[in-house]
Amino acid sequence: MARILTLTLNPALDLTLRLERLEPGQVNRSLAQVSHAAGKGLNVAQVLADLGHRLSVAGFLGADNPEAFEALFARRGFVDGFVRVPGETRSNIKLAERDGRITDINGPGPHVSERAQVELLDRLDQLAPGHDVAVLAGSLPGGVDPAWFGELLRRLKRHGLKVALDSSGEALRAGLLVTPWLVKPNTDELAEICGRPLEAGDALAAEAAHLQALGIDQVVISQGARGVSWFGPDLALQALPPKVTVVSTVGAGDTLLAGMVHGLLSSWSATHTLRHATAIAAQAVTQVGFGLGDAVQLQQLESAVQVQALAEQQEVPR
Ligand SMILES: Nc1ncnc2c1ncn2[C@@H]1O[C@H](COP(=O)(O)OP(=O)(O)O)[C@@H](O)[C@H]1O
Ligand SMILES: O=P(O)(O)OC[C@H]1O[C@](O)(COP(=O)(O)O)[C@@H](O)[C@@H]1O
Repeated sequence: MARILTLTLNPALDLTLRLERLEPGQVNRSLAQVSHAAGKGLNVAQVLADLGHRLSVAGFLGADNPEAFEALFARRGFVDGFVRVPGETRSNIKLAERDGRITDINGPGPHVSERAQVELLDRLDQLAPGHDVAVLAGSLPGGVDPAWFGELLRRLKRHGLKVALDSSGEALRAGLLVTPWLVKPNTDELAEICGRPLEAGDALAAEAAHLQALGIDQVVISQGARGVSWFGPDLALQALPPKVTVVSTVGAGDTLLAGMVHGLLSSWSATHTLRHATAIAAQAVTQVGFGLGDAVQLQQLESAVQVQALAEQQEVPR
């Protein structure tokens, strides 16, 4: 069991509405709705807690609607390092149609003052020592500069934590410059950073080689139903998940990230790590929300994941 700190600078209340079919511009009636205290770092924390780790969670939380988050922290026994900021934590709307299509409408989040940012850094100086890994995941709220985000990663590294990063756009770009231990972009996020499409396998491998040349040990590239490419020191593997009935893909990336961190911290073999992480991510898409579900189903999914070696990585000219 490891001690893990996750940072969610821009958490969200995820409101998932299940619909037969979305008709834009019409009155739509939902079949069911469910609301979760969420955000990428908090989702990762919940899966890591399911996998047996001890969690601390931090970031910025709106002072006007903290109840669902505080209830989650109490229920899961998370150490709460969140700085409260004026305003409301955002709500992110997830429209889940019967055929598995998901439409996300993610809000901007409250504005975070410089003072609150200083407070979080001070708090992390107290909280971070003693943790093995920091997972930084999700977007930046208003007022938070990507350069500040880079400084945050640097500080966590200075405290001796391995840093795992899952973000997008400028925050991802700033984080990559600080060379985290592990990074988990999806193909679109990586393509945006490198400014070219990454459809072909050799383009992915070349981009991963570039990131590894910067000093990033573990590059995990998620590709939705097409699975995962994992480039580690001396390994390049591809996992293909089994076909599953998609209920909601929200949280699949967070679950995959948690699974990879868990396997690596547990010193499992590479194949076991990737197979298990891919299976729990596939299980996540079969439910609204996520988290480790039925053990028999998980075992079947794990047996059905196909893992194979990827062809030699290629150098990318820069
Ligand atoms: N339809 C699906 N069937 C099975 N597994 C899936 C499906 N969609 C996503 N996954 C799993 O979840 C992982 C993360 O999903 P992805 O959509 O790539 O991430 P993100 O949510 O970060 O964009 C994938 O790499 C895959 O292992
Ligand atoms: O911070 P962002 O990029 O807006 O993402 C937040 C959203 O991502 C999620 O964590 C889901 O992420 P994944 O589907 O990538 O696992 C939602 O719970 C949340 O609403």
